[in-house]
Amino acid sequence: MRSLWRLRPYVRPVRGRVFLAVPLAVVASCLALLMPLVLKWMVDGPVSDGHAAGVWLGGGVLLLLGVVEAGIFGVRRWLTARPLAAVEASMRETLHDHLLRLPVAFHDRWSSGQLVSRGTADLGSLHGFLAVALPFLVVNGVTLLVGCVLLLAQRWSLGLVLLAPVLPLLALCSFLETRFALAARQAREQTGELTTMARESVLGVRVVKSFGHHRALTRAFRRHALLIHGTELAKARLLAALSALVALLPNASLGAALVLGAVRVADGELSAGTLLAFLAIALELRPVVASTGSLLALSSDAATAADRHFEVLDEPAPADDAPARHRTAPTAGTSAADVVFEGVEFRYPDAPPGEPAVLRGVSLRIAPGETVALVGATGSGKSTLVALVPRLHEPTGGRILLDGTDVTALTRAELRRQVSVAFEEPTLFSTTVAENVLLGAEHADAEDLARALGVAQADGFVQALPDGALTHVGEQGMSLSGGQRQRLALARAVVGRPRLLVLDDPLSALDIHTEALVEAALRRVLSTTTALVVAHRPSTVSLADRVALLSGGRITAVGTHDELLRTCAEYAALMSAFPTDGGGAR
Ligand SMILES: Nc1ncnc2c1ncn2[C@@H]1O[C@H](COP(=O)(O)OP(=O)(O)OP(=O)(O)O)[C@@H](O)[C@H]1O
Repeated sequence: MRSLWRLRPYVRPVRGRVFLAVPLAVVASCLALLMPLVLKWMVDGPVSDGHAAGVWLGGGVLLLLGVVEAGIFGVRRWLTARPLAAVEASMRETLHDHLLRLPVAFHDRWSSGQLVSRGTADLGSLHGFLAVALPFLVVNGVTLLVGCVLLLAQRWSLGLVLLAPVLPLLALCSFLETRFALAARQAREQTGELTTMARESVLGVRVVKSFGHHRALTRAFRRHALLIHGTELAKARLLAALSALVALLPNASLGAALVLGAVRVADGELSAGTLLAFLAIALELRPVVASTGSLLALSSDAATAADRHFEVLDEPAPADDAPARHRTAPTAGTSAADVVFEGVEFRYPDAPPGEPAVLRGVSLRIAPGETVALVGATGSGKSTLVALVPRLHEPTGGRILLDGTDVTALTRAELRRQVSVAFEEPTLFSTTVAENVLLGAEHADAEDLARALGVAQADGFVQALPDGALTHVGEQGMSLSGGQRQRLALARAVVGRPRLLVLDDPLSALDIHTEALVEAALRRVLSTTTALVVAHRPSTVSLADRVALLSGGRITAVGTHDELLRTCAEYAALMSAFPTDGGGAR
């Protein structure tokens, strides 16, 4: 209930229409309760007196009441449909925006399926709650109250017999609701896991097919689907028990009240019209009571969805644009940056206790305009170190200075204008080549795009695409080769003329010929900017002025490629795996 109560800010902008719709629905529902009273008037009046005109009049009133009731329900739906769709859209937008602002560490921890299901099925359930469950719980509540008053007004003793099961019914419903809420939560978590499995299967379809892994995946998927099936059955059983109770107890009390009423009519203590009205009101209330059970189940489901929604929204996102304490960094493109790593330490939040930190005091200075290659054994922490520069993770010790300013003191927007990154795994979005590249710079134009594509040696293949740079690259850029994707990611990194370029093994997917062309173009870019380049191969190292060796969480050697080859056995061993290309460091 607390989580559902927290939906208020989303509903506030449309509360006028929503609040108007509820009393309208109450009026419509109460109009239906008037019908038995008209019936009573007809039976005790025109029918028993044999007045045909009165019967026709009564029939006309009944018809009018029915039409007005239906009309009001139509207006209610029209009033709420659009604003509630807007509420769902705004919740989805808030969630999406928050997910993108949450730190990478959060996304490392959460599976994508759990997040996707929160943005889809959970929000659908919350929409259902706001559109149906919430208004009709109010409507049903008022209708039941009015109905009870009318029942008691017909004959209070019969009314009391009919209402006798209310308290035990409430207690049983509350007991079942608690169990239903647990099952609803479990079903949603399991659906989230199933979404992750489906997503992984679809995205990894090439691996699945080439390794003939589909049978094992299908089995795992079926097992999981059966798990959800079991949980849904448990939910259905609870709902069935709830529905049975809601049907059985009121029916039993209605039967008792009817027998009592019939005896009273036979004794002449009660008019037939009153008994008929009593029966009609009770029958009118029956679906209201029955639907209240389903509405409560819907609400319980929605409460679970709201819990899950706020679970993500409550994760603290770093403040986006806190005012900078210092603002010494010049604007992008004006000069190369001076970068200093000062005793930088980093431990992943989910690292097992006792395991040493990945980075344990990295100190390194990269002078303005200098290119430093970061070399180290696999798993030594190279990608981790370069991810700290654009603040994808925050150091757990030490600091990184950009022109003497701690990067944490710069606004993120400012930092992103100064620093550009190309990751080893090039991520492309399902949009055009141009949009993929230009997302690397806010104000870049067609000229910048052409220059960046040229630097990355991507202009040739981009021109050959059906619509050139306006060609859509498909989901994750899967319509392109690995090398093509990597070149577009490189173009994205250089398009904004960053003052610091961070390249995480940017040439790994290129053939030797393209690598040589990209290197030649990169050399021109690197001569005007500061760069930190993760390198595995001598050919990439050859782009750098100096090489830094990362080992045991620290920089253990710095020098030119040739110097380190002579003086550092670990470096020589790392490089010996590759044939020398005669490039050497510049
Ligand atoms: N999200 C994460 N959570 C926990 N540990 C991680 C995470 N990412 C990486 N690690 C661990 O941190 C260590 C360094 O990983 P990193 O990717 O930085 O190495 P690397 O030097 O770039 O490796 P490679 O050369 O193979 O790309 C590894 O032991 C890895 O298992």
